[in-house]
Amino acid sequence: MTPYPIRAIEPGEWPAYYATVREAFNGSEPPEAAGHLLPVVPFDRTLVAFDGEVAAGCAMSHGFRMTVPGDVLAVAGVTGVGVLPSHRRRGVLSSLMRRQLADLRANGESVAALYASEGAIYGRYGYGMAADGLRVSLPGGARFAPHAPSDPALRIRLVEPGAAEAEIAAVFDAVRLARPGMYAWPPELLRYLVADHEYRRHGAGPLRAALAVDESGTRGYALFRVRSGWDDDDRADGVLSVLDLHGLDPAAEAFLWRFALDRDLVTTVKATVPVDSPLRSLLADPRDLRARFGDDLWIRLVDLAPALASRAYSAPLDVVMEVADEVCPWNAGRWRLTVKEGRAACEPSDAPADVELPVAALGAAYLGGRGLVPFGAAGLAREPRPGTLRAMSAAFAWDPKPWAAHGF
Ligand SMILES: CC(=O)SCCNC(=O)CCNC(=O)[C@H](O)C(C)(C)COP(=O)(O)OP(=O)(O)OC[C@H]1O[C@@H](n2cnc3c(N)ncnc32)[C@H](O)[C@@H]1OP(=O)(O)O
Repeated sequence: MTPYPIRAIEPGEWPAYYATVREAFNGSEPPEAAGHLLPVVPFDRTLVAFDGEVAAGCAMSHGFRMTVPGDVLAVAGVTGVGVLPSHRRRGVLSSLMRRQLADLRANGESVAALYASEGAIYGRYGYGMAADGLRVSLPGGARFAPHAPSDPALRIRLVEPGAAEAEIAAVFDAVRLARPGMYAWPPELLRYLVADHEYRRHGAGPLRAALAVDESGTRGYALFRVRSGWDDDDRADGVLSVLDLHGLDPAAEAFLWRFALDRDLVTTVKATVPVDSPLRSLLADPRDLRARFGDDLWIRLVDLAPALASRAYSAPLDVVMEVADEVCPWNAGRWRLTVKEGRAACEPSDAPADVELPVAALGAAYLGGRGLVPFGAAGLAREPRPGTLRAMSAAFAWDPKPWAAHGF
């Protein structure tokens, strides 16, 4: 463990925090970028390991309201993690993670979530890969199937993203409640997103916003960038990247995808969508959609019993689990999870275990997007009572599939 003392920072120490994370990420943001982030920093939830005056390593978490199957829960959104290259591989991150998990538990937060910079980092701390994002690429102009919904009342209104905060927030707030993994955007986070600072464009054009409207008001929005380009034969070769696209109803969502696909001088449309996105069903030729999996949202059950009792399940269940958890020993041991008449309970148990599994497997299954059977097939979970993993998979499964829509 690191010998460095760990504490929260005061607002005046934010430049030191930011400088450490910028260095860790090999960032090239200008100095004023630290100030842009200031309004979104939850100072009482920051943790910095100080080597003397030097911020050797940092982590923080937002206090989010996140949709979980059947409910909305207080979830810690872990972010801003970095260790100075001069202090790496001395256990600084491990100390920060252990301290953060203990703090969250003391604060009554039973679930933590994060987007990982690298897939190999967080499994060791009990996080499980809970929500996939599909990185999709489509040819510009890709046609829709004849049955795709259309509504002649809809039209597109192009707006400055910063001028559409209210409309964007209203649509996002309505759709987030339906899908596990989506979390309420604090207004300052949305403001930071739409501020569209030059250094966040990474070579693409400015952030653009399109609203799908009819006389009733706004029924959806798309936030996107276009990287214009031309190939060696002077043909347009632009790439349109969708950052966010949500419709309040299927016709509005289809209308916004149609708008993105029909942009002139664009040959490729890119987006990250949930695995059950309607986009594939909308296409006349589903092979137009090329996709690869991304490990978007990692979930950690900080306090296993209240976390498991706080979500809804798709089938009745009565299992005794032997849970392994070295990082949060209060979770380790035998628990009986029951789901009866739609009510879940999780209590300590002395009965023989039906299943033995690591806490990360429960995190991976928590949002309903990943079954537990593959953990058995991989030899990472055992079932002394055969069939338990299958029964758990059926109970944990949820539709729609989890997705956070936006990293944090
Ligand atoms: C939610 C987020 O914010 S994600 C952002 C994470 N930050 C970054 O990617 C920025 C660049 N990287 C860094 O700042 C650092 O390398 C960190 C934060 C990833 C790791 O910090 P360190 O203090 O070096 O990690 P620490 O020494 O505690 O390592 C603990 C263990 O994790 C392993 N580990 C650390 N980083 C990595 C990695 N990137 N890939 C694989 N394993 C890793 C170590 O080898 C060690 O393993 P061991 O216990 O078997 O010996």
